[in-house]
Amino acid sequence: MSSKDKNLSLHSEKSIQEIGKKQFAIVVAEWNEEVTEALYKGAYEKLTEYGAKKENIHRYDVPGSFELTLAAQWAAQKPEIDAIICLGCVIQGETRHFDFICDAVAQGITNVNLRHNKPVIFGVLTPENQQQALDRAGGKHGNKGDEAAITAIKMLGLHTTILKRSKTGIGF
Ligand SMILES: Nc1c(NC[C@H](O)[C@H](O)[C@H](O)CO)[nH]c(=O)[nH]c1=O
Ligand SMILES: CC(=O)[C@@H](O)COP(=O)(O)O
Repeated sequence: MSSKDKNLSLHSEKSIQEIGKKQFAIVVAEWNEEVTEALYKGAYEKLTEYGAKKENIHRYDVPGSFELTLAAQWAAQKPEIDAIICLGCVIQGETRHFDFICDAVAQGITNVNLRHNKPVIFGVLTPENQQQALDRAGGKHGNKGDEAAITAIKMLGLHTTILKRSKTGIGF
């Protein structure tokens, strides 16, 4: 299903739990700034809408999406950070550079999730052109930043549920 069939800003309430005490890092790529700033606005507003405190949302800027991974790792190493949201926009150009960046960032962010055992969200648009990016950064297909924030909230809720069940012995 593509974003044109499922609006990025629409979601269920499943796994959403209290996040008033949770701390979030949002790492934002400067490349395609008009798009990534819109993604950040969506993510920030969604986190605060669901109860995150403004003082618990920490923004870090990186030159491009390729650098999202290392900055996410630096943030994940901080014990007080509960979840990291990575926001970027990699627009296809004339060469295969697009493919290498997208693959590196997707794999890199996956690795940080697993290495640090905390949610590190892939909020990176990989469109063919600027219009596709704008459509997914608050346009007709919603906002990838909204989706990334909700995903972080849901994964924190799921982690809490799993930990509770393991303590109570209630089977999965
Ligand atoms: N072309 C895009 C880039 N390129 C820059 C890389 O992300 C990286 O900063 C550079 O290769 C140095 O390591 N980055 C984006 O985020 N979006 C693009 O469209
Ligand atoms: C994703 C990129 O780095 C790309 O936008 C750069 O464009 P090009 O492949 O034409 O050099």
